[in-house]
Amino acid sequence: MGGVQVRATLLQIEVDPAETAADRRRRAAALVRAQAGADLVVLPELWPVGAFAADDFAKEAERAGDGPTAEAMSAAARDAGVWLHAGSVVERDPWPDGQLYNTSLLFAPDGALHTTYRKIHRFGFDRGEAVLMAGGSHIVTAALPHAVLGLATCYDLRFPELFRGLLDAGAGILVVPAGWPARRLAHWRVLVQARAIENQAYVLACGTAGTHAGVPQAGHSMVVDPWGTVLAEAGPGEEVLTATLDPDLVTSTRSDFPVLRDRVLGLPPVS
Ligand SMILES: NC(=O)CCC(=O)C(=O)O
Repeated sequence: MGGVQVRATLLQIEVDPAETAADRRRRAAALVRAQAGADLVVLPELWPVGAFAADDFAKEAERAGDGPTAEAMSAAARDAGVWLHAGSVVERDPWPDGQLYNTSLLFAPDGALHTTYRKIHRFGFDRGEAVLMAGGSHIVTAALPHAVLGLATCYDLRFPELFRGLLDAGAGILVVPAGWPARRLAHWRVLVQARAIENQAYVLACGTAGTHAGVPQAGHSMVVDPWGTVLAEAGPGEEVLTATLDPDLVTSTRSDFPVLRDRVLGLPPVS
């Protein structure tokens, strides 16, 4: 990254079933290339296929390391010279007969795959992702030059204990790709802000626009600072959202208003 400040860009891409995944990959790669000069670029959850397009998950499954999305995003990150959180893909592992996972991909500015995160909490209760995919079992952080990223995906937002795990692992910027439905926009806005306030961390929450599998998407990607202030918020349509982050604000917020010091852990239950 270039300096003390982190120039972040969220690509709130439209997921339209009339566009093929291959065409959307090309479009996303061009959008990433246009962000040269940013430090960190973020794409949403399952944007090649659509987070609710469960019937297409198996067909669009790919390898995390060298599938079509990884190859396109690696080249785009390298060409733009940015850290790229490329959102998530339907990963099949082992290839070609293994389980499906909802797996996020983080690329370094030289195009190398830096780390992956398999979504831990699967959405759908007894349907869709919850039955078609396996859940991840690891908390994942990534140390970038000026900040530690903590990775989570969409429905994970509802599980504050995961974010406490990311906090305890050193994260100061929480990155949350999503495919959040419009009908629960109110939950999204409150949860994104709450995760920032309670962990005194930046939250970069990048959703999709459009309607897929009949589910209108909320859009409203958000960048929230460690005090809970919304620095930037998208509308419902496709949009490029930018914000400048100051990693020192994480440290100063935590020392000036030291609530995290007052955590009380491991209380025994009353019997
Ligand atoms: N893709 C998702 O994880 C959707 C989550 C959601 O709709 C919700 O938590 O509400």
